[in-house]
Amino acid sequence: MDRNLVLNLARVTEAAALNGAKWLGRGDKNAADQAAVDSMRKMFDTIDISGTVVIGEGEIDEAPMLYIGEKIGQRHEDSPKIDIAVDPLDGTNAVAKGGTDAIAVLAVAPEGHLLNAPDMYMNKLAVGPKGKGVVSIEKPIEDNLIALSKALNKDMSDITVVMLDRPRHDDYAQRIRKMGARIRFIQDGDVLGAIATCFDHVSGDILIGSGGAPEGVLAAVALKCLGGQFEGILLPKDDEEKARCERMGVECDKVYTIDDLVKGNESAFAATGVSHGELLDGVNFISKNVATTETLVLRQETGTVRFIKAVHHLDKKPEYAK
Ligand SMILES: O=P(O)(O)OC[C@H]1O[C@](O)(COP(=O)(O)O)[C@@H](O)[C@@H]1O
Repeated sequence: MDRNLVLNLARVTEAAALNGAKWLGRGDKNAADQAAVDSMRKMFDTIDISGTVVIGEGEIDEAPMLYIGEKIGQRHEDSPKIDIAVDPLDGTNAVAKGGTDAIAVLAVAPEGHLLNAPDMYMNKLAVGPKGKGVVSIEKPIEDNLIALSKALNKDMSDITVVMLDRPRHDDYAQRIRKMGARIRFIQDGDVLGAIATCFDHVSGDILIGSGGAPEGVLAAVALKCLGGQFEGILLPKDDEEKARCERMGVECDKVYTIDDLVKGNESAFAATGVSHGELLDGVNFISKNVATTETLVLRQETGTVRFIKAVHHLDKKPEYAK
């Protein structure tokens, strides 16, 4: 994966964040999503790649842009062939309601290296590098918490589980409380929730629970770049979703390890904060034509972790970046 291409990814998520953020708290999640999608799509076409969207806004008949299978980028004869996973706005509800931790996010890998995850729920487990190898999605949460507290050298009462705040996680919540561990409930955005396990200054030692499978692949790329562990099991809710798994060539009961979700060692990841979060600042509109962003860029091959703070002069942006 070309190192300059990886830096260019920041431009794509920045553009999506800048435009998505205009909709903060305005109660219109579709408009927020659309703004982020349009900007991401336009910016991709300025980049020298022969890209295929493998995780995107839906099937071709559901989404006019960034649909699964869409070919994007400049697509010269010698442009690198890469697979792209996007979520132009992870946290559409959060943006609409003026909430925190929404991001514009994408991941890339050489052609054929990202799992084509269908849009359904996935049961997930993520831990950072220090907890890698001691937990398993197949083990009871109690065993995982004991193993993690040993590996991290933390008292159980200091272990923090990150989980989407959903009624379907009530059983987990009860069991975690019984063990004496803490829970950080997130309203949305389990890509950031998984990434939190890799940064000491953000609260969260393990992410568990179910969320979107596409977001699972995005999180897996980030965790692979950061040296963490991620596992996922697809959760089709009915026969229709089971049939979709079959059509897409993915298995329902299989534990997908990080290496199944992201093959090889050449993936990369970028996320720009849309609304304020613990890890990334949101877009801050400073004055009529000036806004700031913060972007996390990860490159698996070197393990480099970049936080890019940018000041944007919106009146000087070329057409493709507006
Ligand atoms: O809200 P649900 O149905 O529990 O789904 C959880 C999923 O939704 C999100 O919170 C937000 O996703 P979108 O904003 O892209 O729709 C994901 O991060 C998460 O994986």
